[in-house]
This record gives sequence, C-alpha cells and structure tokens, in this order.
Amino acid sequence: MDWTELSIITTSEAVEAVSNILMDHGAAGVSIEDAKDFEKLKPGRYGDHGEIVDPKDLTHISQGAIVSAYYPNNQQIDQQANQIAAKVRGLTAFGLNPGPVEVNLTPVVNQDWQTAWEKYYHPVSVSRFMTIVPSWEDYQPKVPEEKILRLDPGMAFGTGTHPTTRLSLQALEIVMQGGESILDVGTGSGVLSIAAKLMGAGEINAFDVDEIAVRSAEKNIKLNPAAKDIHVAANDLLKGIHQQVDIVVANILAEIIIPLVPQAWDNLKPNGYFLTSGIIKDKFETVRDAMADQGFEIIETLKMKDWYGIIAQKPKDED
Ligand SMILES: C[S@@+](CC[C@H](N)C(=O)[O-])C[C@H]1O[C@@H](n2cnc3c(N)ncnc32)[C@H](O)[C@@H]1O
Repeated sequence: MDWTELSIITTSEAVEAVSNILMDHGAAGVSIEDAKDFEKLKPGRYGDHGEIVDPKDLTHISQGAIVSAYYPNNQQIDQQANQIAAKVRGLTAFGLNPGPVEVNLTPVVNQDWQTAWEKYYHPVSVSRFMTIVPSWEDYQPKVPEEKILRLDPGMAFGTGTHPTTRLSLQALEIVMQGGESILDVGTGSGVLSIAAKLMGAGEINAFDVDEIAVRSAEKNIKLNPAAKDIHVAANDLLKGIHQQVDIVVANILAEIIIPLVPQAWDNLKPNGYFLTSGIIKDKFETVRDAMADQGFEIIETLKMKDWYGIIAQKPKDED
C-alpha cells in the first residue's frame, strides 16, 4: 500500500492541537519536529552539549515546529488538506498562534518499510505440529504430521513469533478436538484463525478494529486453501455480534480484554472456552479476576517470558 505524508509548518505552542487535528482526520500517529526541543539540549555530564551526539551535527529546524502524519492513499487525505489547514488556522480562536500553516503533501512508497523486515523472517516452528512459513519461502514439511501455515503479515501484527501469539496457539492446541466454531477477536494477520482451521476448526469469524489488519488477514487466508471459508470483518471487539460458539480467542492487551469478558460470555455456549493472551504480568490478576467475576472457571494459566495466557471455561450450569 502507498501512503501520503502530510506535514504542517506551525509553532511550538500549537504542536499538540495540530497533532489532535491530524489524528481526528485518521492518522494513526504523528511525528513532531520542534525547534524548542533542540534548544533543550543543554551542556551536561556527557560534555559540552550534554548529549553523546553533538547537537550541531543533528539536522534540525531553527524555529517553529513541523507536525507530520501518514495516511494510506485510500483515505484521500489530499482532498482534506484545505479543511485541515482551515482548522489549524482556526486555532487562533483558542488563543494559539498557528504560525505559517504551510501544508505539504509528499508521496511515501511503503514498499520499503513493509519488506525491510522480510530478510529476518524465516520459517518458525510455533508448536510441535505447526510451522509458520513466510509466503515467499520455499519450504517442505519435515514430518508428515507437520502443518504449514503460510503467512505474509505485512503491516499487521502476527508473524507467529511473538510470545503472546504462541501462547494463544498453545491454548488452541490444548482445548481443540476438531469441528469447533470460533470467534477470533483482534485477528491481526489472521494467524490464529488460520492455525485453528489447520487444527480442524469448523466455522470461524475473525474480527479486527484495524482495516489494515482485516485486509492482511484476508490476504493470508487466500495463501492457505484450507482456511478459505474463514470470514473476516472490521469490528470493535464483539460489539453487535450475537452467536453461540465453542471458542472465543483473543490476543489483545489486558485493558482491551476486560470489556471483552462479558461479550465473550454472551457469545459462548455452555462449556465453551475463552482463550486470552497478550496479558502482561502486572495485569494478569486483574484480567483473571474479571473473568472469574463474570462466572468463568479458570482452567489453566500459560506463561511465556513476561506474558500470560488464560484458558477459561463457561460452566455448563450458569446458575
Ligand atoms: C496483539 S495483536 C494479535 C494479532 C494476532 N491475533 C496474533 O495473535 O498474533 C492484537 C490485534 O487486536 C486488534 N485490536 C485492538 N483493539 C481492538 C478492538 N477493540 N477490537 C478488535 N480488534 C482490536 C489490533 O488491531 C491487533 O491487530
């Protein structure tokens, strides 16, 4: 996918407000170059300039600030540039000096970012029976039982190598027997849904709040013929989803799992499993308690490095 960089020349005092305007127009993040930050580089314990690098050698702007944001081309940010500039000029109404408000649009070829990491990504054995193989690698299974999951994560999370993904894969292997209906919340590259299909799952619906992830998952499903009937859609957690499935799996940060707990409960059949991962050590008890308070039985806790996964089950008798 190609992107456009939109940058605005403004003042140090307006940096935060301009960033908010760019975020309101759909930027995932902003980068800020502020002359004031450069002025803050003071002499200190590392020598005359207080820094390991001599500030004189750093490229910098001498006044004002530049706020930049990146937008996928399909957002047609060029058509919103005038509106954005007007909003920035309107900051005077809030007592802020917006400065020159010079807006620049520059095409960014994304290919390089997207492929730079590819040279470090090779087939990885994620469990006893599953190997994740980058879409561009030629790879033959070493033993007949080995399942091959082809993946091109692109810009979505989920190469299969992260501990949180591995914990989720382990949890699926522990509870699955074949034929299960599954909701995969925060599917990213689609790795968990595709793996579940290779393990014999039945109907799978995968969701992600990020459109880029949805497209990435769709692309990866096409790379794995066995997974072709997985449905992927953009959705915020399980809002508006009303099903009765055997497994809800979610590898998302603890803060996001908490609001998912009641939604998972409502979408699970009695005896259904709620598999969660992405839980950092400090948040483990909070998530576990939220599940227990909902009525889930905690069946098993999985751990890898500082990350935790939980296998919870909705009891047969809800009373
Ligand atoms: C840690 S990644 C997990 C990706 C993949 N399932 C895996 O296990 O490798 C978390 C994913 O959750 C998605 N996500 C975050 N908040 C969400 C929400 N409220 N609803 C749906 N998806 C969300 C992110 O976009 C991201 O793709």
